[in-house]
Amino acid sequence: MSQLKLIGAPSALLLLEGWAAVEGRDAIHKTFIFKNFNEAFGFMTQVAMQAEKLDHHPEWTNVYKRVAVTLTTHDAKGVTERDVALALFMDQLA
Ligand SMILES: C[C@H](O)[C@H](O)[C@H]1CNC2=NC(N)=NC(=O)C2=N1
Repeated sequence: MSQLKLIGAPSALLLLEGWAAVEGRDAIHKTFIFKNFNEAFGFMTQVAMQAEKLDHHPEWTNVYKRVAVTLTTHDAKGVTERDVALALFMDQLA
């Protein structure tokens, strides 16, 4: 897949709302809070299917209605347009 050019968290954040840089590594982070576990898990299920399609996967944790997401591109050792694409997909869905 293309989009492997390293753009870095600061540039990515200019294109996104509600995301923040992760300290100590080139990655971006956002916590999504839903109405309940069912909505949180539904979100994760749809993102998981898109992640497979894009072959680009989030680092995330879920506790009840909260989904904490970190995005970075392991193959590029930092934030690329793939992370922006997945972040925008998540924002559109949430
Ligand atoms: C072999 C496979 O295409 C790679 O390991 C993909 C899978 N998913 C991935 N996800 C993320 N976040 N970064 C990657 O570099 C990555 N690489």
